[in-house]
Amino acid sequence: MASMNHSHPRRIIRSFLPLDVCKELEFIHKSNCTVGYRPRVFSTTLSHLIATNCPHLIMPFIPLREKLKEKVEEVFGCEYELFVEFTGLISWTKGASIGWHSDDNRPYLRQRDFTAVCYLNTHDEDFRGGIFHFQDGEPANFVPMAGDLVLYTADSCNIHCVDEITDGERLTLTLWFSRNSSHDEDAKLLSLVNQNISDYGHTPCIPLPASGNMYWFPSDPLSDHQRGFDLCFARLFFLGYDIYPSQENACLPEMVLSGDVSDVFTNPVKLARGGKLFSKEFANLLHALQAVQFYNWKQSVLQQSEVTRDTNNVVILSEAQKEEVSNLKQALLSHMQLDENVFCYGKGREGPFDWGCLSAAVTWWEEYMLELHKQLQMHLPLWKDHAFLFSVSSSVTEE
Ligand SMILES: O=C(O)CCC(=O)C(=O)O
Ligand SMILES: [Fe+2]
Repeated sequence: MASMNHSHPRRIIRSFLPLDVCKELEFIHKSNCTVGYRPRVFSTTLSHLIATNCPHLIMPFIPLREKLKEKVEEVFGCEYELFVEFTGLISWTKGASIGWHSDDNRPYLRQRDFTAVCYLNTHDEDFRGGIFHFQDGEPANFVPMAGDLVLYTADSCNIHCVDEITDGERLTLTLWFSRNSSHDEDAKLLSLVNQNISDYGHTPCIPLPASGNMYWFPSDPLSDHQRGFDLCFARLFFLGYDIYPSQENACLPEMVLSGDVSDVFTNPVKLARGGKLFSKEFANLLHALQAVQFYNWKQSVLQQSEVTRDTNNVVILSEAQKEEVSNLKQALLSHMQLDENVFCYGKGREGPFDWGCLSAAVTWWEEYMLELHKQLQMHLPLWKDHAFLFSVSSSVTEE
C-alpha cells in the first residue's frame, strides 16, 4: 500500500481514470471550452456547460466527482463532510506555466481544503513540458500520464509548480474540495440548471454559444487584445475543416471584414472539406464543433465497425460554392491571427478522414446527447429534493 507522507499530505495514484473516460472528457473540453482565467489556459466549467444549453453534458462528471470525493475522504481520513467547491476541465497550451504556490493562497481561495487533479492526456505524447513539482517532500516531480490522479491538501504543506508547456495542449480535470458548505458548488449548479430549464425556446442538446469574447484567444494577452483568434474556428481549421455559410448568410464575408464575426458564430453553418460539402446543416458553429470533436473521439471505433456509412449527404462543391467557402475563410483569417503552435503537437495521430464515418458520428452524437439528456431528466427531481448532485443507478430511476 502506498504510504502517506504526513508532513506533506499527498497521494499519487497512477491509472485512476480509465482511458475512455479521459477521451470523453477531452471531447467535452475541445468542443466547449472558453478562454480561461490565465493566459494560454482554456477551461470548461460545469456552470458554463449549463449556461450554453448543455446541462446534459454535466452527467459524465457526476460519478467522477463522487469517486474523487470518496478517494479524498479515504486518503486524508476525513471525519467531516466535504463539499465540491469547483469542478472543471483545464487545458494549458504552449507558454502556460505556474510558479510555486499553494492552492488556497488568496483570500478568496481560503475555503479550499483539498485538491484533486486528474490528468487526461500524456506527457510527450500530447504535450511537452508541463511537469509538476512539489517544493518539499516526496515525490518531488511528477510526469503526467492519462488517467493519473494527484491528491494533496490545498495549504502551504503542498507548495507546487508546473513547468511551462513547450508544445501541445495539456489537459486536466481539476477539483477543489471544501469543508465549508457555503462554498458547495452543487447548490449553485442546481439553481443554474433550474434557470436554464425554464428558458423556453431552446432546442434540447443544441449548444448555444456564449458571447464571442469568451472564445477569443489573444495572441499576446498582456498587450493587444485585438490580435488573436477565435477558439472554435481555430479548432475546426486545424482539424482540416472549412465553413460553408448557409444560404441566408451570403453576406458573411463582408460582415467579418467589417469586424463582426458574431453572426458566423450564431447562424447555421455547414462543413466543407477537400472540395466537398457535408449537406447537414448545423445550428451554429459550436454545434458543428461538437460533431467534429465527437467524430475525433469515436473515429477509431467507427473505422473498425460495420455501421452504415452513408455518403449520400456529401456533395461536390460547385465552383461558385468553393469561392464562397474560400471568401469566408479568407475573411476570417484576415480577422484572426492564428497561432499554429497552439493545437498542433500530437496532431496527425488521428486516422484518415472518412465522410461516411463523419456522417455516422453525427448520428451517434445525437444519440449520445439524447441519452445524457434523458439521464439528466431522471436525476433532476432527486437532485432538487436533496440539493445535491449524485448518481443513481438507472434501475432505480426506471422504476
Ligand atoms: O495542472 C496541474 O498539474 C496543477 C495545476 C495547479 O497547480 C493549479 O491549477 O493550481
Ligand atoms: Fe495549484
